[in-house]
Amino acid sequence: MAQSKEERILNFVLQNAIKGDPQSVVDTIDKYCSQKEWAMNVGDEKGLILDKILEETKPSALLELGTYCGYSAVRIARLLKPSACLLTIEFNPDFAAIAKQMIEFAGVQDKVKILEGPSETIIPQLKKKHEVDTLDFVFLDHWKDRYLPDTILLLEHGLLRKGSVILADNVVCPGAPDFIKYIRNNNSFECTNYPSHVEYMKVKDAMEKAVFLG
Ligand SMILES: O=c1[nH]cnc2c(O)c(F)c(-c3ccc(F)cc3)cc12
Ligand SMILES: [Mg+2]
Repeated sequence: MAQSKEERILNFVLQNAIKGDPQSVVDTIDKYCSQKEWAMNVGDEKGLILDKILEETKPSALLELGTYCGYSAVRIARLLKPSACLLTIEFNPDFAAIAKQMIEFAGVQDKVKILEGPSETIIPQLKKKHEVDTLDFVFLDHWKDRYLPDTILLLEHGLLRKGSVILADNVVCPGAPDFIKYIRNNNSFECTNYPSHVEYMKVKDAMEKAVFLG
């Protein structure tokens, strides 16, 4: 069977990164995806914005929507305090399998739990099945037409508290116009836009931070 792009990315990491060193895994994926094959990792430029917001927020309970190969899960986990936990939801089983190996190679498996399936099914299960109280930080990086419905699900299931931070990737390209319209017009959220570029490209993109005010 021909190898998938995601398998090629994983193998490049297994052969070129340092086992147990999350920074080297992040750098190696960025090297491969900027020089050999583009892939939809948040990347190094937007990754630095993510890092800064994480360092300001210091979250303990985190949720990521859209694991893909595990780049942002490793990038996020490398900055978390020992007791913190990142739940990451991935719909595609092939991607989830790649991400599991990526996360284990990076040595951050104790801080990351991959939940395989549709976000609309898993979000309502977070409190009872996955022992979540409320989320300190949510990273939206999955299908753009799920950003708004999943944000509403998080609210409906009492998963956000005063000060919870939602950070959304790709609000310019590919774009999430319904999410942006909703969140910027909702007085319960304080929004900030972070202009950037599509990973590994010169195309304009941005991230949006929305702090829930309770
Ligand atoms: O589907 C996506 N899920 C998550 N993140 C993405 C991303 O960061 C992208 F740049 C893009 C993207 C794809 C093709 C383009 F031409 C531009 C951006 C897509 C996704
Ligand atoms: Mg993205």
